[in-house]
Amino acid sequence: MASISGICSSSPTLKLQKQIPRLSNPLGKELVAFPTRRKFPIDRSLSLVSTQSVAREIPAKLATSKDGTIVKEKRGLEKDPGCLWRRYNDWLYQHKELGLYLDVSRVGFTDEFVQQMEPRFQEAFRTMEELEKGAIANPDEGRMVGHYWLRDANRAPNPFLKTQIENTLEAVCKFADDVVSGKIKPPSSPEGRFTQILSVGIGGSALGPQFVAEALAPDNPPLKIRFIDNTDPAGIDHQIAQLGPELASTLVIVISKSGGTPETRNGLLEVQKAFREAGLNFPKQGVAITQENSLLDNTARIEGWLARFPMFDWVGGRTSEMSAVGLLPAALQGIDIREMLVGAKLMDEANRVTAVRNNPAALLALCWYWATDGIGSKDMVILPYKDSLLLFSRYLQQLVMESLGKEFDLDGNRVNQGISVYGNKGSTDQHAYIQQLREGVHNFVVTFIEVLRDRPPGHDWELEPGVTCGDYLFGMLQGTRSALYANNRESITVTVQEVTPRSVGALIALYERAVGIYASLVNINAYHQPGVEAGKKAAGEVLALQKRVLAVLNDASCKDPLEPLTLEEVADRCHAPEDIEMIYKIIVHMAANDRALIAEGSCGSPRSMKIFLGECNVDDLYA
Ligand SMILES: O=P(O)(O)OC[C@H]1O[C@H](O)[C@H](O)[C@@H](O)[C@@H]1O
Repeated sequence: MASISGICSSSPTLKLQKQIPRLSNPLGKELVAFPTRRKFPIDRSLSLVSTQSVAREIPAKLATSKDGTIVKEKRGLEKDPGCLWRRYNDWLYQHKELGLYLDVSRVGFTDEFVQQMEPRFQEAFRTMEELEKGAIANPDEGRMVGHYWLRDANRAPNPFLKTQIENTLEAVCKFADDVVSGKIKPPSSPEGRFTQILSVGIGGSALGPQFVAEALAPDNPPLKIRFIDNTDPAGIDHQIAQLGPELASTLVIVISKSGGTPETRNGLLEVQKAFREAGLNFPKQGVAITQENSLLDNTARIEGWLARFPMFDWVGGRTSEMSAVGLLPAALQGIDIREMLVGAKLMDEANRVTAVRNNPAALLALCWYWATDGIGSKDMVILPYKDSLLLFSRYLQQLVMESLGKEFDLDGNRVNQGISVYGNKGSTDQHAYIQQLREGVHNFVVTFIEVLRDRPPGHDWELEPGVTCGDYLFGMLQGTRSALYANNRESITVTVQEVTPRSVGALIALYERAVGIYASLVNINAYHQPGVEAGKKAAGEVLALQKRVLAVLNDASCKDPLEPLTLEEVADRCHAPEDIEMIYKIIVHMAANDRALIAEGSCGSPRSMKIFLGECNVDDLYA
């Protein structure tokens, strides 16, 4: 590999943004300290990586800005075209069978950095190998991590799991075929077959299916999918209203690994109410995808729903797209799910190579570590230049941030790890925030997702001599990549030939593995989500307080004469004076929905308020 420390030409110096703690040494060389881990002997000679070889031998020097803050002048990245072309060739990764390329040449990691990281990568590869053999890779929950087995059942650690995976896939394919063919049909529908899918689920039980539907659903799918992925009553009403009479030919797929997520449960209850009001028999149109014997599974079994498919405790929500969670909705839309599995399997095989430069997931993890200093100091901007990949960044937000965003590492050190992810699609985003990326705060690294095929063969035309619409998209991507790099903004480019089930499966597998490898590099558990439980618990406490408020207001409202209460009186009667602000917010929300009446004062001056209840009565509270 040609070292980029080779001096090619001088380059302009640039002020270093304050965001990365950088150390200087007596020689004035700007150094970057990467967090070292106790697991490795701290070799001081290596733990500080000189960035000289990235830019130039010109020593960085201390500078003071107008306000006196110390900033370090940082040389730019390698800019000589000849050097860059050599670097591009040296580091280009190609997966021939997938037609996938990975270009990391516009990320300025140094030879020294790659060498320094080698032991950590070798350990990460060993950890990943143990994970795939069935180790308890999620120690906080005492679970195996088995999403890779979903696309290669032979890798499952025992025959029972292998059989479960194979049987589930067969059941998904058969059910989808029977629904699409009309063999399984709704009890009362003019079409005589299912025409719509209403998916009810949230987080990993929605984001994968949403990404894949946007990416791969044909223009006229056998069943068209829509999602209820929240507990917003207006959003639920909108989806049901859009279905209209087609509710009668809608297959409702309720997805929840735990089987008890409140938003999903609320969505189910709302949909079942709509079915009752339409005189439809929900169980004949309901499918559950959940862990066996969960609340949802037992409900579906007892009520006799049309079908139930298992989720496994060794598959996390954010890595469940290759389980029934993703495969059933995709198959019902006519998407070739076996091709998705093949793409993921081929990518998994590529990611088992233990040479960093020949392992695409390791290359991504290397870039992430370099660009974010191993502490998430920069955001990950995901920019697919393809409309159908619009939801890839939302999908990666959960996969990356729920995996890496952790307070403690595996040794119990408080690290507050993570990498923030955002982005939509190019070139659209060039008309929104690329201005800031090009010139503003330098707190990101971009990943371009390039799709080479613009249109199916024979469908393209030149909208001006020699130029097609897709040429513009191509030009916008390449132009943005160059413009960002010219201003020392680093980027990664992942290239696929076209958006197909195979390439989508490969992209999903690429990022699942990169997240797992990166988590090893920063010594965290990528497979649990303790922070989410805190939010759920707090939400439960708000609802419990609301019930007490309603009871207090109901008592006061039933008195003769009516007794409007101040906020303080409500808080005292709830025995929660310290929660007066939350009580105020609860009442404001109730008043906005005609469930509490402001007798005196206004919400803008809380202390002036006197409140009593709307029509609701205490019996409803405890119904
Ligand atoms: O699939 P469920 O059990 O309903 O969970 C849905 C989501 O809930 C939480 O937010 C978890 O952090 C996610 O990982 C999960 O995907």
